[in-house]
Amino acid sequence: KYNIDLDGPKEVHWLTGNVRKVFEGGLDYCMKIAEQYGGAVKLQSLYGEVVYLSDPLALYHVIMKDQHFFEEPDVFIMNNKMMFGDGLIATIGEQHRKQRKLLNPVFSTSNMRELLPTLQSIAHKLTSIVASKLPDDGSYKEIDMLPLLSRTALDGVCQAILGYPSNTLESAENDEYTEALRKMSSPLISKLIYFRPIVPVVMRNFSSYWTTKLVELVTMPWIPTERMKDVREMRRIIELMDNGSKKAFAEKKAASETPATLSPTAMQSEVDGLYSGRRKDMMDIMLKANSASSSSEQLTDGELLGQMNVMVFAGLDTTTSALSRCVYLLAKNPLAQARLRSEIRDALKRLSLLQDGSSFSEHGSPLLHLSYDELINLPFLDGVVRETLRLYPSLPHMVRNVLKATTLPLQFPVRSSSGAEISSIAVHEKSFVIISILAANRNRTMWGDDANEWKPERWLSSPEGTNRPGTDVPSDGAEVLSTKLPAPILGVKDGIRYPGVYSNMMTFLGGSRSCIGFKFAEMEIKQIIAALVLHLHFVLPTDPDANGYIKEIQWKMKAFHTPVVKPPAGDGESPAVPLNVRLVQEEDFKW
Ligand code: HEM
Repeated sequence: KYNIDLDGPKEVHWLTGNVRKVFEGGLDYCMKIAEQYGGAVKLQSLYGEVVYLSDPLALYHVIMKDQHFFEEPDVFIMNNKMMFGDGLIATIGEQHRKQRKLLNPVFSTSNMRELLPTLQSIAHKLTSIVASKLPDDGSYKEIDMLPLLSRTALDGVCQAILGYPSNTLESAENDEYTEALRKMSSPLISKLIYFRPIVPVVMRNFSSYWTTKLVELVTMPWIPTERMKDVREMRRIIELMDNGSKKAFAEKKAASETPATLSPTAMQSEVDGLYSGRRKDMMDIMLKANSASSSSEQLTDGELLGQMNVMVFAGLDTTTSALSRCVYLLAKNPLAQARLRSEIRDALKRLSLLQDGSSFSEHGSPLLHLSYDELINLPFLDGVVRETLRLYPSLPHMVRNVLKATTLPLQFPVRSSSGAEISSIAVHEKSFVIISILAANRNRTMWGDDANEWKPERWLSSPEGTNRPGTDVPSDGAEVLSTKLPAPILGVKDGIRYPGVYSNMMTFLGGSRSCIGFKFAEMEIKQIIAALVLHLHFVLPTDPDANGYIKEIQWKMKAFHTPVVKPPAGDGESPAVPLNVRLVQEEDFKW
């Protein structure tokens, strides 16, 4: 038994153990565990033993080879089912496999190409909105980028995935459906932590009629506590989301069954592509794929509806987090920002999309005309995005329940508390493992001694093509560990790599439950960052406030990363990314 005892025995609470600190102690605590004790660390929790895992071979077994022994916790699946219906994050086993089989091709590169124009116009809208707030004389203005980026991500999922005409970037008030989608966020869900374990018990033991009755009873306004207020709010949001999704789905389905006749003007606009009112979205592609499948492979309307809710939820906070971290890091690293800007401008010139200057023309930004392949293959932009996603994965941890006792082999041996070196670790039935995406992505043995530093250029130095897009392994993952790769590919050590779908890192996980939207996320982040950086210059706040304090952004990591302004300039609680922004000048291209 190799229990950890990081800061003395008092760290291990007699009842709750020390696992809570993983979710509350922040990034440094998690890295300290992994760096001090290695890729498999036993922790204690209220539910018994939990193994904190970042070893590549052990993770390969958990998410691929022995994945049938390691399932999403029941609490996660059942709560998702209650909130979103039968979408991907609420199903397991055969139902999940069937859904992935239909949906994997929907997220193909060729479909991404079709969705890019929608993201291009959203990126353009965001840039125009920020630019319109800035002084004409080229001076800086402080802007909190977080709400803008969050609205951008919401418009991205609503318009490109659901085909729903949200316009949260421009309108001051959202309609009910969009507002419900925005509020169905991870912070609200984490407020309900004490209720979550009850959900599987109720759902398994009561019919849906009695479950509804029970929910009605416990969410009655006569229970006045603060916690019940959160439950009532969640119920209200679920109902709004459900009604909105059903309506949007019914309209989509009707439209897909009756092909619309386009007027000559609308047809011209379809041809023009970029400004067409009716672009293709992921739901169109999904519905088409479903009706083209054999009846045994088809998903029910309930399952398709569930996918709508799940895609928004899974794609919203994750993308907002990645976008805001990227903009913050570029503001903090002016040379990287200038290098990125100059790469984008050079590419636009090379492709004859830009004659001179970099500002908007009345036809919009030249970036509206960059193709998917040109965007995805910009090397430094690729480095900036990969490096940000490596160092700051939006979801730092995932939990799995051990369904059957087994032994996990380790690539890198660890020491037991008796001091003996061990190269495998037994996990017990009904225990849990925590997949540390964070520690895996920062493992010095795999990524080098500078693994904890943000260095976009590290992605440029590998042999030509080896770290480029397209070399990402397919989401259903072949035997990645047995595919020996030549050194020095980033994230590969002695032919061993992490079993992730994206550049040997674990940010989007790997195996059959890997992130299905990773290509969409990559495209969206690249398009938005490129548009912002080409036209706007960002720096960290420098001016003292009325009390003489300069704002300093601090990233808190619990289950997610949250940027706040550190006291005394801020309250240290409210999410914000205040940056000084101005229109780009010629000197901002020099690096
Ligand atoms: C930077 C952005 C993103 C990150 C870091 C991310 C990360 C992840 C991770 C780690 C998982 C595994 C979750 C688990 O095992 O429980 C996951 C699953 C998933 N992601 Fe993403 N994601 C991102 C963006 C998106 C987007 C934009 C979409 C939708 C278009 C999406 C859709 C999904 C879905 C549906 C699943 C569940 C897959 C399944 O269980 O089969 N994600 N994501």
